[in-house]
Formats: sequence, structure tokens, C-alpha cells
Amino acid sequence: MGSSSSSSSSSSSKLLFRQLFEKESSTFTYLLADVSHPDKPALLIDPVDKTVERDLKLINELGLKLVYAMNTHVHADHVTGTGLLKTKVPGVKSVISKASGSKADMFLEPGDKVSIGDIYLEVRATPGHTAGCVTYVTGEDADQPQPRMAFTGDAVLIRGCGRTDFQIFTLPKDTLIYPAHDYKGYEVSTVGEEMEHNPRLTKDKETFKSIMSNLNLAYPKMIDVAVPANMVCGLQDLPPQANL
Ligand SMILES: N[C@@H](CCC(=O)N[C@@H](CSS)C(=O)NCC(=O)O)C(=O)O
Ligand SMILES: [Fe+2]
Repeated sequence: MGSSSSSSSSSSSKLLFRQLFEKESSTFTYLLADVSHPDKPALLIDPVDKTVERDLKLINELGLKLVYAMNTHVHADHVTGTGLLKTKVPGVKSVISKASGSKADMFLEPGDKVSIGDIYLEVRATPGHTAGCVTYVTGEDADQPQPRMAFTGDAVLIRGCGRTDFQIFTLPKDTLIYPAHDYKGYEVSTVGEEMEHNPRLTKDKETFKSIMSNLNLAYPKMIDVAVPANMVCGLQDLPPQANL
């Protein structure tokens, strides 16, 4: 890992995928692009304001065209990078669920699809951590990346969770789990692995409720800044700046 961030990557024939990390808030940002399309359209999931420059440098180096800056939910621990990205890359659209109540350019509802070239993400409602928390799942057509990938936000963390219901576990067991945070040194898991080994989500309802009521987590340091800023998708209304 680098001093403030790191990344890992993989690619299918058309999908370019990078998992990036912001250390201060332990947040994963995901970059997806269709590199078989002439424009190489790309999207970011859960960018962080502090690592926007890193993300844009990578996007420029790879010759991608950023189209969407998406959030899984209104984060409480950091300011989203979506607003800042809009000021730096003209035409980028901020995206979040309608149920989040947040401001953005595009509002998603369960079942909606977000496409970049021939790749798309399907929106699933996974409330619990926040009311508007959604999971973005890669499509199940033959020409989509396999196994499927689920970007779970804070609904399911690897061997943990934010505050969640269990809708994500209706996905096939080989679906890869890519959460918004990691506090334990993990990067990826599967639905099957978390069904078997997640120390919270393997418990009965009463035990789960008891675990979640006794987490005694510290009040997130950034919450008073992050939530109001993220309710307007970061710095949504700043005037556009010159591209990088
Ligand atoms: N210490 C951090 C905040 C940590 C925290 O509360 N994380 C949330 C996800 S970010 S809204 C969470 O649900 N964690 C679950 C867990 O098991 O840790 C800070 O001060 O920012
Ligand atoms: Fe969160």
C-alpha cells in the first residue's frame, strides 16, 4: 500500500477494474471502464474528496473518459469526491439513489441500470446502514464480467457490516463482494464466504441486534462535515474548473 492510498486491479476482455483505497477513512473507491468501447467510458463508485487527484491521474493515464461519479449512500465519515470531480471534469454526472434524499444529477431506483459502453451496473436496494443505501451489481449477461461483482457500500463489509438487512445474500454465492470500507486488511470476498464466516450476519436476529447495539463505535470524526456535504453530493454547486 502507498502512503495514503493503494489499488488492485483485474480485467476481463472489456472490463477494466481497479480497487483503490483511502487510508484516513479506510474507504475503497472502485473504477470501472469499458475498454473495448472507442471512448473507453468509465465510472467511479464512492470516490473520496481527498483522493480525487489520484483517481483523475489514473483515469487520464489509462485514457478513460469519466462519465459517472457514483455513491452507494450518503457517507458519514468522509466527504464524497463526486462534487469535486464535477468541477474538474466537465460533463461528469453525480449519481446516488433517490431514496438517499441527497442532491445529484442522476437519481437511481431499484432495478435501474447504469451503463458505460456495453457494461452495466444494476441497482439493488440494501437499506439498513442508511435508508438509501444501494448495492451496484454487474449484469448477468454472458458478455458481462463473471463472476458477478457486488459493490455493497457499507451494507456488507468483509466479515462485518454497517447496519444492514440481508438482501445482498439473495445473489449467487460466487458473487464477489466489494465493500466501501475495510478495517481488517481484506479487499474482496464472496457472498458464499460471508454467508459462512461473517461474524455478524451468520447470527440469529436477536444476536445480530445485540451485536449491533453493542458495537460502541466512536462517533465518526467527520460526520458533522461529511453528512451535510454528502447530502449535496460533495461540492455539487461549485462552478466548473479547467480540466486536468
Ligand atoms: N472511526 C471512523 C468511523 C468508523 C465507522 O463508524 N464506520 C462505519 C462505516 S462509515 S459510515 C461502520 O458502519 N462501521 C462498522 C464497523 O464494524 O466498524 C471515523 O471516525 O470516521
Ligand atoms: Fe457509511
